[in-house]
Amino acid sequence: MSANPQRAAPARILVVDDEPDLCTLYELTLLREGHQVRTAGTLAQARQCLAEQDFDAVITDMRLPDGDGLGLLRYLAAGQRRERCIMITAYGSPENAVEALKSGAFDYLTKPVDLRQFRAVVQSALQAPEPVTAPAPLPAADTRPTAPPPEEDAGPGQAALARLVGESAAMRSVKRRVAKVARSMAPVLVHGESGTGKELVARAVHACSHRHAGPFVPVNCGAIPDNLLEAEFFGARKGSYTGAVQDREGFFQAAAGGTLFLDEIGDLPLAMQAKLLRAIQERSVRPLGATQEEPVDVRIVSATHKNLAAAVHGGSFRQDLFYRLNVIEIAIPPLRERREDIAALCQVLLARIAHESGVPAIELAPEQLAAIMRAPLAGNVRELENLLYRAVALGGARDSNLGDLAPLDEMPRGAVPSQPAPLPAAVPLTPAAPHRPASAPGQGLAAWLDGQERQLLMQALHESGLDLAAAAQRLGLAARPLRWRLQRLGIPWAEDDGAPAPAPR
Ligand SMILES: Nc1ncnc2c1ncn2[C@@H]1O[C@H](COP(=O)(O)OP(=O)(O)OP(=O)(O)O)[C@@H](O)[C@H]1O
Repeated sequence: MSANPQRAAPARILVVDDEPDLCTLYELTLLREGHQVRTAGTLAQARQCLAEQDFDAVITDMRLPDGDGLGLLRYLAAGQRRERCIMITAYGSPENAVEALKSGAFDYLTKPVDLRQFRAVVQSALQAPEPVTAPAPLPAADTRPTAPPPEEDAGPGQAALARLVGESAAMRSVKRRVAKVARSMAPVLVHGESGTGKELVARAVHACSHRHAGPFVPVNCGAIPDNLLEAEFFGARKGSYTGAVQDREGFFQAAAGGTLFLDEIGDLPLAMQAKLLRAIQERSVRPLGATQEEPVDVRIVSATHKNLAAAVHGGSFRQDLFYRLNVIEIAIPPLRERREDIAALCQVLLARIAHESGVPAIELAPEQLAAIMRAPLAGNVRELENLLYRAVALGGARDSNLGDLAPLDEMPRGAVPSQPAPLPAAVPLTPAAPHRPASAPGQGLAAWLDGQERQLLMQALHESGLDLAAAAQRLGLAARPLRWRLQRLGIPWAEDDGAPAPAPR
């Protein structure tokens, strides 16, 4: 293996272990990689080394004669040191690994240490970039304007944080947490009601992390049939099931070097939970039909709108998996608890909608914003987004006026149907996308408005003999915005040549 190709200078690494043989093994492995290594046999010696010089990484055993590795983590944190720490824990002690990650370790390794994994984890720690700076807490009376629009020049992490619109204390705290937890390999569980922006937060964790150049693979755990779960997650060998005509990779392989985002993790059946736990613990998976396990290198971020602790209590979610996934929790508060973010969200969402729909820039009149502020918005940012789409679609988008927002105030809330109108049967269907942001039942106004738009679109399509261009003309739209609206509503549309429409995201 070539020595440390990612770095110009050799890295300085401190190895802390009281077993001389292991210390030598780690030292030789690192020297062979081209690094500079110092060793220490006790916590006191480690502190002495750290007092004498800076290191790029510290690799420490959990159990030391005069303390434990957690003490070293605390020492590094108290000194605001930049060294990334890798903890080596005893086999069969998941609580030590979780404790180390919670206490700020970059990653952990389990004894007996696999040297290939050892090298990979060290290299990953050495590649980790300098932390992304998150917004500082605002004083209570500060009413500074919201963050500027994302600029990719600022780096992917800053850009992803800027995409998380909202300067309320709650959102600023979410963004700070994202920037902080992104720095390690610790599994993150994002918790929040539907439509609060869990996927956006997961993407920001990935973008702020040292793995940002790797893939981000989102998976909706609730949308995959039970019998396909194992092949979808771990891959499958040719012939392992009917229709497996060639080897195919699973989500774990697709996310190698990046982040696997397990959305709606609470919907994963118990049998699959056990397999996922094993994959996380062993850091390897066995594709369906394969005889050998293969190592995987992914960071897991999961999300749920459910109370997983209650699901554990009720027996529908494994406690050990919950423990493994919930090392770091990021809770996103519902929009009703941060209404001060609504104006900025409207501004950004309307700009996005105008751009995507090809209409001129749109501004909200003060009374329209006031009407939105009064809405319950139980479906959170997604409901707000749908509401603005409806307003643009049904209102006077062309003259930059959202006149049709008025019914928002007039509509009797209890009378709002929660389910969109059903799809007519004659639509040409393509297979359902595995992960699409369709409006969930029970989202009130937004779902009702979705239903209205769906009916209008379907009616135009039927009256035009399912000719997309003719339907678009009927609706006063170009074909592209119509196709896009069909996607947004999750209405699958097969083009004439049979090519499925791209999966809506
Ligand atoms: N803070 C925010 N700033 C800008 N857009 C946001 C924000 N929060 C959510 N959104 C937008 O709202 C929509 C829903 O967000 P997202 O899909 O991340 O929510 P979610 O919590 O994962 O939803 P679900 O639980 O239904 O999967 C997306 O279009 C997203 O871009």
